Amino acid sequence: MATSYATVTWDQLHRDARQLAAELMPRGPFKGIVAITRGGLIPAAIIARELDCRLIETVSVVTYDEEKQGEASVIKRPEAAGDGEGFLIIDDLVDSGVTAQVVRGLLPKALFACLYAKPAGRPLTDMFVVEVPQETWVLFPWDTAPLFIPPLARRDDTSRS
Ligand SMILES: O=P(O)(O)OC[C@H]1O[C@H](OP(=O)(O)OP(=O)(O)O)[C@H](O)[C@@H]1O
Ligand SMILES: Nc1nc2[nH]cnc2c(=O)[nH]1
Ligand SMILES: [Mg+2]
Repeated sequence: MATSYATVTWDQLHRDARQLAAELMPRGPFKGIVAITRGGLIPAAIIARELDCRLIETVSVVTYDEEKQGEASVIKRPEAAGDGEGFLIIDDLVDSGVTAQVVRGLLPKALFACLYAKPAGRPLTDMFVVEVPQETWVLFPWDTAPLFIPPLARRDDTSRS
C-alpha cells in the first residue's frame, strides 16, 4: 500500500541512468544489454548509449497484481543472451524482487542493475542508484504529466473564512 510518492522527472531519470552507467563501466565491457520491458527500456537505451553497447535484447515479464506475491509469466524470452554470460540486465526498479528473481533465473550469469531499489528487492540487485522506502510509490516520467493547480485563493472549493 503506497503511502507516499517519489516523482522522478525526465532530467532526474537521465542523471540517475548516467550515474548507473558510470558505476557499471569498470564491470564492462558487456557483450550486450537485456532490458526488462517495459520499465527497463528507456533506462537501457540511456545506458547502452553511455557504454557504447549495440546489442540490445529484451525480456517481457508480466506480473499479476492480485497475486503480486510470486506470480509472474515470461511472455518473451531473452534468446540472444543465452545463460547471461557477459550480459547486463537493466530494469527501472525492484520492489518485491519478483520480476528480478524470474529474470535472474533465466540469465543466471548476467549482472543485474536498476535505477531504484526498495528494501525487499535490494538483495536481487548487483547494483542500483537510489534506495526508496518500501511504502513509497515511484512515479516515472512516462506515467505522469505536470498538471495546473489553481491558486488556493482562486479555488471555488475553499470557503472564505
Ligand atoms: O520487484 P517487483 O515487485 O516485481 O516490481 C518491479 C517491477 O514492476 C514494474 O514493472 P511492471 O510489472 O509494472 O511492468 P512494466 O515494466 O511493463 O510496466 C517495474 O518496471 C519492475 O519491472
Ligand atoms: N511505477 C511504479 N511501478 C512499480 N511496480 C512495483 N513497484 C513500483 C513503483 O514503486 N512504481
Ligand atoms: Mg517493469
